[in-house]
Amino acid sequence: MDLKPKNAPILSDPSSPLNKSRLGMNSSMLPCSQSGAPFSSSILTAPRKKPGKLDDVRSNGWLDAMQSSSPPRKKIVKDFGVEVASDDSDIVYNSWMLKYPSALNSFDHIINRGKDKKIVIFLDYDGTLSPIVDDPDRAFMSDDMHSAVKGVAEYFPTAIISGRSRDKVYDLVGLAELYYAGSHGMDIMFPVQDTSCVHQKSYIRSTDKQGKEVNLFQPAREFIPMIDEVFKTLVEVTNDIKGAKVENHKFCTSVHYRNVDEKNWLTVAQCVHDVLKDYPRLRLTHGRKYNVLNNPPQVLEVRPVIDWDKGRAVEFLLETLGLSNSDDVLPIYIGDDRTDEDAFKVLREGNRGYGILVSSAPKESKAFLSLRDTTEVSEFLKSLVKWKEQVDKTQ
Ligand SMILES: O=P(O)(O)OC[C@H]1O[C@H](O[C@H]2O[C@H](CO)[C@@H](O)[C@H](O)[C@H]2O)[C@H](O)[C@@H](O)[C@@H]1O
Repeated sequence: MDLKPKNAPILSDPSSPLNKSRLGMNSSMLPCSQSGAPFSSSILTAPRKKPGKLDDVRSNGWLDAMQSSSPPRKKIVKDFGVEVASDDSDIVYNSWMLKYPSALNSFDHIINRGKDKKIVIFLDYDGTLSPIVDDPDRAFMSDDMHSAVKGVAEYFPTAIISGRSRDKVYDLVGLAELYYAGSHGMDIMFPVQDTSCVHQKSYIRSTDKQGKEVNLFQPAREFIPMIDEVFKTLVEVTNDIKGAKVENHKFCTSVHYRNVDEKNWLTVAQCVHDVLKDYPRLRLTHGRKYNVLNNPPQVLEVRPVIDWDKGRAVEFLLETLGLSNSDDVLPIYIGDDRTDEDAFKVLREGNRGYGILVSSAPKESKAFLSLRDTTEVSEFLKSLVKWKEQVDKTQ
């Protein structure tokens, strides 16, 4: 596996004058007001440029993407290739499930395939373990989900792979026995003793919150100063837009617009667009596209241009934990997000295990199976535990 970030920027010493100037305040650090007009800020020292034309954002399709990621509630279901009134959504959902059968209904099939193999569980966080809520800081798991995840981790190697920072997702989950990969897999932590010798040279030795020795794998490490700078700029330029929220995930950053009035979405897009113009080594991805019937979350994600995603993180963890032999191992990945599609793709293309999409609305996916919501996720995890307990008892 090529672990070197492709097109990585040269930012080895952020304190060097060269990098200081690269990282220094730049023309994009213009705050955007809700009318789209810049306003002054005393900490800005560099000359400011006028904001880019709103047409830039329109012609780039950004606004379209933001709108398509947030279609009005109870209107139409488009993603399945048909347009129907939401009253008919059950019929559409049920026919969609012919293509993506329920993982609960397929449970016997799954365990039949898994009975002679080592099952490995990969879980996304937001929308999979915790329901989507307006405030990202209040996306908690239910007690029921907490015990389901704890239970599953007792029997199967279990990893959380989230777009959030690793520390944040660890704080939300609070289970030391899991593996954690934050920032869409760009920040992976695993205990030293679990580590096979593959990729050994690329690890960084560290300690976890309990003081235990761990290895870290961070393929986008050199982007930390750049992300930090972009995060600060984005906070500044969106400061005046009511409802906008920027999160720093260390190796990537998110701009939330779910609480922004729709008439100001263009301003959000313009702000992010203007900032990113100065960072060719960063790219923008849109968060969830679907879930048209249940008030979708809305987020823009800024991340390094490197060949690394949740799919690569799954491959990495399987290899590192010595679980990459597809004849002996059955990986199960549960996620709800566009970014989880990279992991579904890896499993599908490698003909390994099951990708399970969490969605209460039809959408195209590389997953094989589906679960409707976090309640069904918890039910599925508990069924795995129950099955494993029975297997162990009879042995
Ligand atoms: O990979 P994930 O664990 O699914 O993380 C992806 C993003 O999740 C969070 O945002 C989403 O959930 C929030 C809480 O429910 C919601 O308010 C927001 O609208 C959703 O987009 C997180 O805040 C993002 O930073 C992650 O990138």
